[in-house]
Amino acid sequence: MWVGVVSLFPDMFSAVTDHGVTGRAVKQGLLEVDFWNPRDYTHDRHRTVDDRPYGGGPGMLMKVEPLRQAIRSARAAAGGSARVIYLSPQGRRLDQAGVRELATRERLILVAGRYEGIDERIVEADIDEEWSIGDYVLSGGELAAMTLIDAVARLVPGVLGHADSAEEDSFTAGLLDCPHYTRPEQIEGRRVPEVLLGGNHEAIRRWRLKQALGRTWLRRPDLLAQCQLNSEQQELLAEYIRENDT
Ligand SMILES: NC(=O)c1ccc(NC2CCCC2)nc1
Repeated sequence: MWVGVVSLFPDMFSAVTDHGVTGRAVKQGLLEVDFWNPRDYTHDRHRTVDDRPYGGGPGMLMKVEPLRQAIRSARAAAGGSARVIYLSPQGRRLDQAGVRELATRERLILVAGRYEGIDERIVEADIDEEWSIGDYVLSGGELAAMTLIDAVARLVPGVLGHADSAEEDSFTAGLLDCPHYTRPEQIEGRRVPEVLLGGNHEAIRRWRLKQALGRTWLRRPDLLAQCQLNSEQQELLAEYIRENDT
């Protein structure tokens, strides 16, 4: 997967390009991230990238021309087949379904805003889709862009070797994760559930599924309402509720 990033702070992205699963994906050529900095498209002595808002008010906006040129250069490099995404609280709320949709695209260009944002006419003329990682305001779009890159990259075939973590399977898609345990067997009197210490893989699968269903029921009934539970899942959830309905 190829991602073009338009940002005034490209160095921030080392968090995804130089570390962990995504860093290895870059090394393996499964993920490529290229950068376009609007500051490189300025022509004044101070390399100005911000501008004052019409109508007054606090703060600045990103200056139009450098941003437009950076986006257009990124589009040209993508060969015209990329979706240009702007990250902002005004965008479509990102969830795993949205991540799956975005992961089907070969090429994405992510535009990270700074200051108070960008001129609306750029949103209209140069942005294809606006996305939000949540209902909160950040100082820049970079962290939102990196969040999106990480979530989408994990769905690129080969990025999540089984060694990393069990890839999302149909059993638990749409549910919260089950509890996880590792050594030691006991921490201050708290023990690992016995089923996980045995070798009965079917019992372990059922236990994990039951815990995922139960935790979703307890913490995120809204997610559960969207799940079509099969008969096994309905049975396990009923069992969990019987055992946990305080
Ligand atoms: N929730 C989000 O995805 C999000 C994205 C960008 C942002 N801030 C940027 C947007 C314009 C200037 C700073 N804040 C929040």
